[in-house]
Parts: sequence; structure tokens; C-alpha cells
Amino acid sequence: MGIHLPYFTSKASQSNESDGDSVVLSNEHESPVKSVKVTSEAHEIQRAPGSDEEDRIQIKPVNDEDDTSVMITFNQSISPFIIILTFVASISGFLFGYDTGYISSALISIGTDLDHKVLTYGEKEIITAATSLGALITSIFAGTAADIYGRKRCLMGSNLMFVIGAILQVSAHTFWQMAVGRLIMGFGVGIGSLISPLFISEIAPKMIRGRLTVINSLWLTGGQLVAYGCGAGLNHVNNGWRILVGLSLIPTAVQFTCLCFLPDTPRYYVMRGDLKKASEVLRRSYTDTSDEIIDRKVEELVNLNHSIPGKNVPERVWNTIKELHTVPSNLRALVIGCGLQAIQQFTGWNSLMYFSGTIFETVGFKNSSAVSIIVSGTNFIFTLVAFFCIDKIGRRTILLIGLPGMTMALVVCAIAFHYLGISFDGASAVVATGFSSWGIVIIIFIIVFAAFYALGIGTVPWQQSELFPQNVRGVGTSYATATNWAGSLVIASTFLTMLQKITPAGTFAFFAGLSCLSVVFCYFCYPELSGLELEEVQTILKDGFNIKASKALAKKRKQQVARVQQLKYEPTEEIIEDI
Ligand SMILES: O[C@H]1[C@H](O)[C@@H](O)[C@H](O)[C@@H](O)[C@H]1O
Repeated sequence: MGIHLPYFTSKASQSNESDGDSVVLSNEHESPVKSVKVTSEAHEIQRAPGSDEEDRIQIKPVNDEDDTSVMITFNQSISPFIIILTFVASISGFLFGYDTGYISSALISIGTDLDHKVLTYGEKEIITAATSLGALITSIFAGTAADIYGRKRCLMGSNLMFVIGAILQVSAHTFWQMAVGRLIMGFGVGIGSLISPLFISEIAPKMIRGRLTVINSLWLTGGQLVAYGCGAGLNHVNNGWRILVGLSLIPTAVQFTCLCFLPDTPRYYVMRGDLKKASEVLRRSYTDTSDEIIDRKVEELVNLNHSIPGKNVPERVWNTIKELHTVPSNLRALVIGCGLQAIQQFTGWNSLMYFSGTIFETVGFKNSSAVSIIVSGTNFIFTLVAFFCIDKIGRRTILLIGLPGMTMALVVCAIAFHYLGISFDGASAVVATGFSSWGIVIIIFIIVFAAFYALGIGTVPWQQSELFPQNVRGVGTSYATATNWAGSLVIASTFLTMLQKITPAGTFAFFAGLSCLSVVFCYFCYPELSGLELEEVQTILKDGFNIKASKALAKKRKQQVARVQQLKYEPTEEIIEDI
């Protein structure tokens, strides 16, 4: 017997997003208020034969913004307004990528431009790590600042820091001015790395929210690729590195200018009590939606806004932090969120991002920047692959493919470095054997490493928001983002020293060891979250990591999605009469 879908006529639209992967059935031509959300229980419901309720789909109660947003987001084509907002916000992703990416080539081409001498490895590390340090500092506060001053203003503040940081660097003739410039630029990067995905998730329709998060990662890796491309192009230009830094001012200026004309997110306006503005933005975002639905949405946002008690902002922040640590499912979410971000950084990818120019030069390549382009291009392409796989194959599965692949590639690199025989002479490395086939092996396996990294651990941790319920999401993701930057900082400030102290072979073997341990962590602690409702994620994490149960549930959800997809072609007149 076919399933009768109340309010369902001709078309089922399906959402399979990272933030819950719920299935939404909607009527293209009816008012959205009549739409229903199909849940797992919908298919498990016990029905009395012959009952009126037979085969009716249960409508799940709404208790989370992502669920409530179903009320107004399905049935909507994406409006140009949402596209513009997403585009403008993700410029921060691009800047994150560009600013962390250009340093690799800049370190090579700076030569003796600072203090009239070649930079030592220690100085290179400080210049590189300054951005990560700046980003770490601001990412800790950015979540709270966004609640107080607004997402838009925070992004504009980050633009200001990008400008100050870039000007200081472009005009730098001393090592310290360069380092301070990088630090201030890092302040901007930290804010952008947290706010941009947050902004996007708050304005995006539910059905494309998960994918839009990966799009931010695509901009990020794209920004790194562009930085490498420009770096290679400017390699032999006198003071080319200054132009490279100066170019970052273009996207910053574009973002700042656009933000002057754009609003903040509806959620922020609700937090500020400006309900008129909130509904205005919603109306512009969902042009097909009736005023009644917009009002209901605003009402829902108001209710959610009161979910954490507290008379003022500091009290509410404190209560949120308490809730994050004392509720077991939140704590597990925190372990996973921070754990994945730590793995992303401590398996060493960014040492390649920041120092690949130096590494490839060490191995004996003349145009090392060009080789770096291939590495960051691989990162970009495989982020695109992740975009298509993340919901279909599942986050856990791609992680458990990616991490062992990375381990294998790192082991091969360690062996190759061992046979290459590098010794260090002051600030530069000397290859005992000259350029040899071991150098080629290293480059090939660094590319393999990049592919496995981007497919899994490079992308999945940024899906962090799905781990946390709405009330602790801001602070939870702030912790996770800060972990990311702390890891980045440690890697940026120790990598070259590690190369010198424990040799490149030892360094890569060390990363391989951590990568291997990460497989164990993910195997035992990271449940499969694809296709799960947000509340289901909380249920899964309630009394353990429940890997088995999550896998079974994810499988079931996939089957249900497939069934609903089939229904797309099965609406009958009988169903239409039901409405
Ligand atoms: O997800 C991103 C991406 O993988 C970048 O390539 C990397 O440089 C960042 O640190 C990371 O957060």
C-alpha cells in the first residue's frame, strides 16, 4: 500500500544535509505551512488496519532551529539574496585560504628583504605562526562577539584587521614589522574562520545548509590554490612577495563594501530584539513565503533565543559554557569536535601548506612554488570530491578511508626522506645525494597525502555545527575552531625546528604515528552522522559514542530517503484528494 502523505501532491523535495539530513516533503504549489517533515518515526509508526490514521506520516515536534526552519525553507528556490549573502560571507573563507597560503611562496621570495639578511628557520616559523596565533586568540572570543556585536560587524572588523595587517607587511623592512603584520592579519583570519560558516548556516535554507558549509571549505582551499598560483607567478619578480600580500586587499575591500549594503542574519536581529529587521531579512530571503510563516519563524527564533537562562550576556555565556560541559551528550560532542580539529592539524597538513616551498626546495626542486600549486590543487579538487561524497558515502566512512591513506603516504615519505639523506647547515638544508628519484617519491606521496587529507579530515571537522544542539552551538564551535588554530600554531612554530632536530624522516614518521592513532580515535569515537536528525545526534551521544547504533540508524535513514525519492514518482489522485 502506498503511503498517503497529507499535504503532499506532486513533488517531494529532499534534503540530505549535513546538519540533519532530514527528508522534507513539500508541495510546490501549496502554501508551505501545509508541508510536513518525514521522520524516522514516520515509517515506524504502528498503524491500526483500517484506521483513518493508517499510513499517515507523523509530524515531528519542532525543538531546534534547524527543524523549525523547515517551516519556511522547503519549497523555496534559493533566492538571489541568499546567494549574494553566501558569496559575500565566504570571501572570509577565501581570505582564510589566501592568507595562510601565500606565506609558503613569500618565505622563499623574501630573500634578504627583511633586515638585509636571510631569514633563519626560527624567524620563518615566527612569521608563519603569528597568523595562527592571532587566529587562535580571536577565534576564542569570536562566537561571543558575534552574539554581542553581530555577525556582520565582526566580519567588517575582520576586514579592518586584514587591511592593517596587509599594510604593515607590504611596507615591512624588518622581521618584527612583518611578524606583527601577520599577527594582526591572523586576528582577521580567526574571526572569519568562525563567523563565515556561522553566517552562512544562519541564512541558508536547511536543504542546502550542509553543502554550503563544504562550499566555504572550497573557497578556503581555492584561496590557498590562488595564493600558490600568484606566488609562483611572482616568484622572480623583485619584491613580488609584497605584491602577493597586497593582493589580499582586493577581496577584503570587496567584502567590506558589500557588507555595508547587506543586513545581518535574522537570528542576530532576534537576539537584539529587533524583530522587525529579522522578518525583513527573512522576507527578502524567502520571497515565496507568506507573511504568516515569516511571523511564525520569527516567533520560533524568539523562543530559541530564550533557551539558555541568564539576565545578561556574560551570565548567559557562563551558563552556556556550563551546559556544554555538564550535559554528557554535549561533552561528547565537544570531544569529537575538538578531537577532529586537533587531528586535522596535528597530522601535519599545514606544515605542507606553510612550508611546502621550503620542503620542495630542500628536496632539490628549482621551481618549488610550482610544485606547491599541484599540492594545493589536489587539496582543492579532493575537497570537491568530499563535497559530493560527504552525505552519500558518509562522514565516518570518508574519514576511515582518508586517515589510513594519509598514514600510508606519510610512512612512504618518511622512508624516502631517510634515503634522501638531508643534513642541515645553519638555515639551509643540504641534500646528501643531490636530487634523486627519492625526491620524486616524496613529491608523489605528498600529493597522495593531500588527496586523502582533503577527502576526509580536511573537510569533515568543519561540519562541527551538527554535533552541537542550538543552545551551545556557538560556544561549542568556538572551542573546536580554537583547537584548530592552536594545532595550526603548534605545527607552524615547530615544523622547521622538527626537521632540523629529528630530521625530515623523523618528522614525517611522527606525523604518521599521530595519523595512525587518529584512525583509532575515529574508529571508536566518531559515529556516522550522515542522514541523522540533529536530535538524533544528541540521542546517539547520550550514553556513549554508540558507533554501531549510529551506523544502523544512518543506514536506515538512507533507505528511507531512497523510499521517499521513489514516492516522487508515485503521487496518486487518491493522495491529492487527501489534501
Ligand atoms: O580545512 C582546512 C583546509 O584543509 C586547509 O587546507 C587547511 O590549511 C586548514 O588548516 C584547514 O582548516
